[in-house]
Amino acid sequence: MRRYSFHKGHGTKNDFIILDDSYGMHEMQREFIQVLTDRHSGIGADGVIRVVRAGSVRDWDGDPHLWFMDYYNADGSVAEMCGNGLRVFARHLINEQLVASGSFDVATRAGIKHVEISRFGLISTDIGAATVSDEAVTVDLGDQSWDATKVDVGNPHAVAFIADDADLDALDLHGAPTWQPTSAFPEGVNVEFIRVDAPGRLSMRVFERGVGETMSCGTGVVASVAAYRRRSGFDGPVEVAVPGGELSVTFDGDQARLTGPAVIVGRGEFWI
Ligand SMILES: N[C@@H](CCC[C@H](N)C(=O)O)C(=O)O
Repeated sequence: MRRYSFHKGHGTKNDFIILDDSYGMHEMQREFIQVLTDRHSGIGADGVIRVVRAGSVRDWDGDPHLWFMDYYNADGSVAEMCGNGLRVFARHLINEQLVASGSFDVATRAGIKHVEISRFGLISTDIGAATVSDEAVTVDLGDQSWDATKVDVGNPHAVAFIADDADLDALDLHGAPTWQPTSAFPEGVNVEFIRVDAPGRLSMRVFERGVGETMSCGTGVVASVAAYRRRSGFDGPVEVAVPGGELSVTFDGDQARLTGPAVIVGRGEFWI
């Protein structure tokens, strides 16, 4: 039996198990992550974040002293980026005094992201470029179908806009949406359903790759705002309501910044 200590945190109720592993000693096997994230027999979470020095990560050839956000979905798959996870990761580094100030860089599989403590204790993170594709894709859920916008935020997204007067809560996201053409997302995709409530105000639900429906998805929010800007021409800060709270997104050119809460709720030990 092995003992592990962990922290648990969330960003707009997208929740994560955090494992400290400065020197990269933990083996992050798929089954290990599935056991941890199981909401009935484990701790339960949408994902696991390993806190490791970048120099201990295979294939990282940048600054070895940066902290690396090593992110895994609940099913054990690796994801390139996680917007909510990045804020929670940053909150953990600050709480544990692993960084010297409230403004620092974090290494991720999608590159280096700058993080800052923002107003009212919120955390603001550079997400980088949100690349909107012109490729025609559709998303299907049950007997409904929508044209969707393909957006790359380091990880893949398909954003479907539902009618302005449609009931977002009525969508049944127990089952996974599908997409056409399947070749559009060979590695799978996160699917966002968006309703435009007012200029600069969106509501979103999401079905995450490797997880299922979650209460929030930071990169999904950024992808949705990028798709909204493309379709409406709106050019200002956008507030997005998700089931777990509120997030805001600003753009400087094609560079997105995501701001929202991040909370560490506890810590403990588990045995495997
Ligand atoms: N919840 C995250 C995204 C996590 C990764 C995603 N499921 C994927 O596989 O790309 C966020 O806040 O961005």
